[in-house]
Amino acid sequence: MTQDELKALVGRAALDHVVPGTIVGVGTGSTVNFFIDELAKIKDRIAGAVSSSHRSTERLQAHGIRVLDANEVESLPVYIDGADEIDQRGFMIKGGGAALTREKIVADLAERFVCIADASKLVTTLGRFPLPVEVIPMARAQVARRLARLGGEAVLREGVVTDNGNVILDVRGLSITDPLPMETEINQWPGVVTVGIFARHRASVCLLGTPEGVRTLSF
Ligand SMILES: O=C(CO)[C@H](O)[C@H](O)COP(=O)(O)O
Repeated sequence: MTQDELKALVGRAALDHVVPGTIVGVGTGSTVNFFIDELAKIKDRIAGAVSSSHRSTERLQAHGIRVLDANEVESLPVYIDGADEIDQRGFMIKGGGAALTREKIVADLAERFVCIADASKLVTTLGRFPLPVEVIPMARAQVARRLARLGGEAVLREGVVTDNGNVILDVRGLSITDPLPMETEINQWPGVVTVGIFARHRASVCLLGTPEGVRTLSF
């Protein structure tokens, strides 16, 4: 099976986690795109979606799915999104698509985070994928120096401006053995908007696409 076929598989499987009659939290990325296309098939059975990016909003609306502003909802039963890496505890690295801040906001509204990913995303220790950090442009160099003190090499993602008007640093060389304290530390530095460690907002469940079918990991 190709990676896209695995993504399509979990995008379809995620429909089982959608609660009929409710608003669905929708992430961003190529795996989520498959989910959105599946969601369109049951659009009359949901109350709409809260989206984590302009890209996902456009795709949802193109399918005729109502997109609500996050400020209009108090909670969501479920948030469905991909990941760049996920470990055996449900901790993730996200932000490969530069949507990490809005993804964390929507995840925070949700009771459950359903991660959909192909098997290549499952890792023992987070950090092989460069850690995305969304930063206010003025603080770019300052935050990069602090990351260097943690042992990471931060590189500016060229040509990328987030939906919030900020930049992304991609950090190589970090071995994230203890995701929760690292998330907390980096996130409180001045100028950091969001770090792409999702420990506080880890997955409740992961639908992992494997050649043998969908493997469900519960955390
Ligand atoms: O965090 C994300 C976007 O900011 C995505 O969920 C992550 O990059 C995975 O993307 P894909 O499904 O395309 O592999």
